Amino acid sequence: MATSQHPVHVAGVSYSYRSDLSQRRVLHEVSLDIQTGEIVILTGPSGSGKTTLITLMGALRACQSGELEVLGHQLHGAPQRRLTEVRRQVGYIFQQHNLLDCLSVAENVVMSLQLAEPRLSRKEARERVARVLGEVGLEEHIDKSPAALSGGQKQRVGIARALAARPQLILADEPTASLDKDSGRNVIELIQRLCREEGTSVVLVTHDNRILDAADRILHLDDGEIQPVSHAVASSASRLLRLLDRHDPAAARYLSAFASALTRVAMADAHFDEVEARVIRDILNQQSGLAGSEVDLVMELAQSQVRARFAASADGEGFSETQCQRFVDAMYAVAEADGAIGVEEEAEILAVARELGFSETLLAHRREARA
Ligand SMILES: Nc1ncnc2c1ncn2[C@@H]1O[C@H](COP(=O)(O)OP(=O)(O)OP(=O)(O)O)[C@@H](O)[C@H]1O
Repeated sequence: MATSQHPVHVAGVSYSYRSDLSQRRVLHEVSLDIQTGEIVILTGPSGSGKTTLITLMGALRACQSGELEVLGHQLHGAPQRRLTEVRRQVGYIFQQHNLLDCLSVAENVVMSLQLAEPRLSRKEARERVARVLGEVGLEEHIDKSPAALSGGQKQRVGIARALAARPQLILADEPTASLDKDSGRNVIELIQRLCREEGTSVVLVTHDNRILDAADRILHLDDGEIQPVSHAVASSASRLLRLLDRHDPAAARYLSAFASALTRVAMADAHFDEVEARVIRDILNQQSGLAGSEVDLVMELAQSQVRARFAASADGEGFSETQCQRFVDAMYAVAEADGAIGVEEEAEILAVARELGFSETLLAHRREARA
């Protein structure tokens, strides 16, 4: 029996692909809830299990263990009839559009709408489809064959098809993968706008970092397990910085030095807010000779330094006791890496710890613990 209030409730779900000779577990005890109207982006390296998870949610494969409730239906152990019912209620957007070129754009969408809502009359279906194709900006292409459309337009047909039955849940697998930057952006903004209007929940799998900001929440899957989003961001940022360092070390040095110089000046008056950041960005754009994306990188690097230095005062919360201990212990370990902790090193550790707002008692304890 379904008990969750959420459109999608996943608790302790594992999944293995089995063959006669072997069994391979690709999802490990995954748990998550998707809220009504929420747009969740699922990221993760290739082979981490994203498609497996999303196809489980879409009742396209059978749940083997754990709890999986979708739109009020428990899918673990569900009979075929219930799986079919859930499939009718979910809107799917896939990278391959699977449109039939022998039918017109409108007929492609009508066909899937009638599968989802068999009782709808042909006239009603055509009217609804014309409306939704208008919403995705394809009113002029309704009678064309999909073969005559661009990749972005085909993807719009795919979105119209997924939205026509007004599903409460949309599952999208790499919807922007085959699109150029602008078309990808348009497609994601379209999904975002239409789903906001209808209160539809969306789970969207992507490798496309350019669309991550469309998400209310980002979930990162690594080796079949949900990881904190900081793993995803950190691994992608460090990969990019390493790449820059390898391919253009001079640019990497120049941009890092710029960021460090900026941070020092910005912090000199112990104040760095949004307005100041905007002014600095404008100055960099006008005077630094850096390209727009390089300015973005310098600002990001500088702001992350500033955020770290003002961490304790920024939101009044600071760090947990355990985090403070780990910081201090790590700093001592680094100082000790060359054999002994020098006076300057210890002074720097204390200065950083105080800037970060760590208590004197904690510092004294850590020093004692090391002695
Ligand atoms: N039908 C299948 N039979 C056996 N193994 C499979 C099958 N489908 C996927 N796998 C394996 O399961 C693992 C997870 O695959 P999945 O497609 O879910 O990953 P993904 O994160 O979506 O990858 P990508 O980003 O490359 O699409 C991979 O190692 C894949 O090789």
